[in-house]
Amino acid sequence: MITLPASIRVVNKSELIDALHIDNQYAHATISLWGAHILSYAPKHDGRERLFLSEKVLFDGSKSIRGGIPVCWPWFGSRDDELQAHGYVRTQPWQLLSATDETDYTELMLSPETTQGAGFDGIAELRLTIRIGKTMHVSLSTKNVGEETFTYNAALHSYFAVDDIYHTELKGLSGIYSDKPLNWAEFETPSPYLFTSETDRVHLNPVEKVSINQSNVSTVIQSYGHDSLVVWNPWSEIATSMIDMDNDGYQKMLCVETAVTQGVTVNPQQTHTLLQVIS
Ligand SMILES: O=P(O)(O)OC[C@H]1O[C@@H](O)[C@H](O)[C@@H](O)[C@@H]1O
Repeated sequence: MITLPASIRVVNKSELIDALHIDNQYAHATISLWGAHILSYAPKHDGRERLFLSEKVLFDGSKSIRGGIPVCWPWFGSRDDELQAHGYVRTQPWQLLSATDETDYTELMLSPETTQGAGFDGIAELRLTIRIGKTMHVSLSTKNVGEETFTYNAALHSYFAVDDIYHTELKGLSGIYSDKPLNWAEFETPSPYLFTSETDRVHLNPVEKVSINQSNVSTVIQSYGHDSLVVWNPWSEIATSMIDMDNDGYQKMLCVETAVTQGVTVNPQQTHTLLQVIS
């Protein structure tokens, strides 16, 4: 591994693969090299953990980590029975390419073992750049290093921690969403946006700023390079059926995902970047 700066130490979150713990002037964060998966982020100015991690999370490599920020690429959602949902880079070891302490943040850059896989013909270079500071920047860039144009989908599938989903409001979304549980029927975004049952929606109006508001605190999510925002909570019945989620876990999380679901076309030598900023 490359030489690590003073703020980073290697920790063993599991026997499978190492994780990196960042402790700098501004924040604590933990990133697993399995999927370049951010497990935790808490800025020091308020000490509040922004991300949810399931109490029954599996670190055995049998599946993607439940919670944190899964990196979905080169497709979003299910393709067919043969191909795993949300693509294949979230279940791969990633390599740390660089890590530096800068004035306002610690920056890490990671790349997956391979970008090639069944279901995607493009020749791509994929980089996840993470800046841990007073805010967290998570940037996924896809460069076409082949000779043919390709189209891909992706998401930064962030699980945000909430105290109580029954007292949580999502602000900032508007326009039409497409509802997965109702066979992708389209509806107008509710206002106020509250949670009382399974929620699995692709919002097609790609606003830049939304916030998760609870009684006294709010988590702000800014998105760039996306065409949709996906809002997901499995609710009770689905949570109970998941092997890596405790039955009440759904009460403590809300996924707000900066996503490309409609396909972005990348020409040779071009780069497309998906960015989520959390504060
Ligand atoms: O269990 P997975 O593969 O991590 O997916 C979790 C959820 O991810 C969301 O993005 C999808 O909209 C849901 O339909 C899906 O259930």
